[in-house]
Amino acid sequence: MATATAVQELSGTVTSPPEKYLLKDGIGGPNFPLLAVPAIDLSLLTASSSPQGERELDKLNCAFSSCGYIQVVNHGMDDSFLDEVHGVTKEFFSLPMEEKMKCARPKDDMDGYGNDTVYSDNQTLDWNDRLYLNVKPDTIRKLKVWPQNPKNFRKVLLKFSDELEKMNEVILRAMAKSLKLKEEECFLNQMGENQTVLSRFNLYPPCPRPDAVLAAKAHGDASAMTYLLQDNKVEGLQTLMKDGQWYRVPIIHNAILVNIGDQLEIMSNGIFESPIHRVVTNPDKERITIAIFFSPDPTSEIGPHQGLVDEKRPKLFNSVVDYTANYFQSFQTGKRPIDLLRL
Ligand SMILES: O=C(O)CCC(=O)C(=O)O
Ligand SMILES: [Fe+2]
Repeated sequence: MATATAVQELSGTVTSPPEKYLLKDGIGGPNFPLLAVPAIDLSLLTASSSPQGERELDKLNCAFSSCGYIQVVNHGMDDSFLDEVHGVTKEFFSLPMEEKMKCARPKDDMDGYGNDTVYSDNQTLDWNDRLYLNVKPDTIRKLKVWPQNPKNFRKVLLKFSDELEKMNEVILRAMAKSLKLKEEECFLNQMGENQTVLSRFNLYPPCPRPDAVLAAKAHGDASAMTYLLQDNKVEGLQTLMKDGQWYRVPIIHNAILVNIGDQLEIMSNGIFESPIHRVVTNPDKERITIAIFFSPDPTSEIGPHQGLVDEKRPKLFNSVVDYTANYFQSFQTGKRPIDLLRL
């Protein structure tokens, strides 16, 4: 296994990306339509016994079962805090390479600063540098990859992930409620005692070949649920819908984009599908995003909730323990691990 050169360095120096970044068939397009992603008011979900709350639940159910995304608005995080989240991320990637390398991902690990692990010679690389940090369990201190700079990095990340953890609880309950399940806590319970919370800070530098290079190749997330703070100015995320067409995912200023991950597709017995998505490159603008992934306790077994299995909808997936364990190797070689669990 090897690692690739920092894309940030390539971006400033090459006029044409190295061969291993180029997709033979290009990315398709160029005219991708915009997807309509419903905006959900978080404050209404917490008051869901009101008629307005009921409507919001229906909207959430409809959005997750049709496209797999919602945009959470009125979430209680103010603009100045979200600017800080963007700010520390930008500051981290702007540090000299030598400083960033103090947080470098160990070769056989995922936590830390770096980019694609190279598993094979014919793997196409993503035009993206990233910093992965496990928020829970807190392995950061042990691995010494926690950035010392910028100084307020840790504080900002912990506050952001706490806010999203609370948001995720509200949304998991709302999802169960919207499905008329008796047990409102059923998805939350499947997350187990010690869910994992993983953060991913993404830098997508400008790329001279947006027609042939992807910033992140097509994938479904391994998480149960993913929360993304998009760049407020530069679009890039695209999603594949059932009509076989790629759609652009719109930006709503400081909304949190939420998508279903593979493990919630399993728990919901396929009612909520984990959307396939990718990130395209931009010829002259840099893009920065921050993703937080929530996954079940790796020691607990997850599977389709009983209340969602009946004669009309038989069980679609086998149960599984530690779904994320083999995800990355499958991802880099273009396979979907969820497909191995289908009955
Ligand atoms: O940065 C984005 O727009 C999406 C990132 C993503 O899909 C991921 O980190 O799994
Ligand atoms: Fe993703």
